[in-house]
Amino acid sequence: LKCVFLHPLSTIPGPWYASLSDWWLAYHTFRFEQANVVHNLFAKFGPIVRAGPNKILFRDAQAMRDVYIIRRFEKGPVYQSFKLNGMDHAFTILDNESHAARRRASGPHYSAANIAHFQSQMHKETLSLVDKLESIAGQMSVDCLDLLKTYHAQLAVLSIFGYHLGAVEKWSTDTPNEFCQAISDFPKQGIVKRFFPRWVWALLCCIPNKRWKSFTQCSKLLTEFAMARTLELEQQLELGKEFEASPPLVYRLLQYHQPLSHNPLEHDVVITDCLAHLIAGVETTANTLVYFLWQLACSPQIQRKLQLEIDSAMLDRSIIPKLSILQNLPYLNAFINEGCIFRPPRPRCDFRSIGTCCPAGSELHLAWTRPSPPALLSALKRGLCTATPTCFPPPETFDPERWLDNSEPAGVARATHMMPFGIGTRVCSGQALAQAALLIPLVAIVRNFRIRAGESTTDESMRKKHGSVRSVSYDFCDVMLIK
Ligand code: HEM
Repeated sequence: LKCVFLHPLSTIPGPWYASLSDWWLAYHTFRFEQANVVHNLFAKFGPIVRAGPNKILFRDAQAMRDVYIIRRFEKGPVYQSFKLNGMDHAFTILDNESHAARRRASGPHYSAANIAHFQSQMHKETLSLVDKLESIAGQMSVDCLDLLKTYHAQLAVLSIFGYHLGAVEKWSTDTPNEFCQAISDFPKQGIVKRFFPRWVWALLCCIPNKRWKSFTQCSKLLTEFAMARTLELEQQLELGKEFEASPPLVYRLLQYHQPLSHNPLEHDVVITDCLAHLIAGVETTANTLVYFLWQLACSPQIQRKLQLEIDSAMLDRSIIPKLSILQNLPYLNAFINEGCIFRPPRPRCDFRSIGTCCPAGSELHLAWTRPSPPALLSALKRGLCTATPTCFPPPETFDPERWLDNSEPAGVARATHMMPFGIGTRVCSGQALAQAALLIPLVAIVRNFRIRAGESTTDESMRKKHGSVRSVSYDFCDVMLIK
């Protein structure tokens, strides 16, 4: 009764059962449907909802800026569940000061200048992908989800470890790829493992099933790979190796923490950071690009318009224009913006802890009673456009054209809703790499092929899932590419 009626947050609307326990939201998170369920709550209760005894969710672009940029509340404890091998990395560190120190080491790797250096390698990988696709174009449909996870894993491993996985090659010969599977499994394994005492988990690991074995072994596989690469690059650092273009992330981190011999613990820090970037960077980017391709397959008119723009910027179909050119193609960027707002690649709640400090309330329009209890606040990116239909008329139609009009006030207001990579100091560190890894393959595919939906892919199979682990994730997406 106290939780429902007498709690200081009880004036905030929401389902009564949510005020009793966090299990309700945890249950939906576990079923990969957190964002959808919360989206429905907004429809029922309005833009601010109490979704747990101390959890407040809101959907308002202005309030998001307030919470994530201006007040810079620290991350909520739920982030600790994403630790890797029990160790913190930039994503899981809660307090802002330690986070800033940790992020300083990897920051330069993702600067625009460094990504510009890395783009020639991305072009090479992408053109080799196009070659593979050409050999099957028009003959069979392709599960572009499987393909792009493989392609983005290859790019990420190249950028982080300077190592060529040969994963797309394997994909083209239908060879199973344990490494790419392990990238998908690692964060899920971390979550499943937490539900069991150690000895139970050790027993579960003995279950003689091939798929289960590879699931339980994924952290070992990735950690051993990261350790081997770290030691190799450490030797190269000692020999003073110079990199022609952009050194891999692991090399930069080793340089940053030098001399490592004084602090062997730093090895673990370097390995954990590299693994965190690998896991953060692959599925998010692949799923986003899959959605773009699906959207093009479903909208021939949009595809045609995009193709015309790309054809005129990429006269030779095997020479991908520089990022600086792609970033200025109006329709291409309008399409990407619309894709990111219509189906945010990472729609889940990003909880921030307000501790015992009490926000002024007016900006968030919270019915707040002082003194406030410690509470967790989160915005939801899913459905932001439905919350502000004046900026996105009509919000339920996928319409890149609206981004071509930047005039005040709607154009400017629209831009403030664009936050697929988060906002504030905890914004995605790999944002510049992710943007390049979306633009380059998208342009190369659209320039070289016409995209049609495969027979087995339907709206239902592309039904949005909210990854309780990281991002939106689809089951598969078959498309037919035609030369
Ligand atoms: C389309 C692709 C991507 C999307 C939509 C995305 C989205 C996000 C978002 C929204 C956050 C903030 C999460 C929060 O506040 O809880 C984040 C954090 C992060 N992302 Fe990404 N990301 C993408 C790709 C990448 C790539 C390619 C990398 C690196 C290779 C990366 C590395 C990270 C890291 C390390 C963090 C933690 C940052 C910190 O707290 O300092 N992401 N990402």
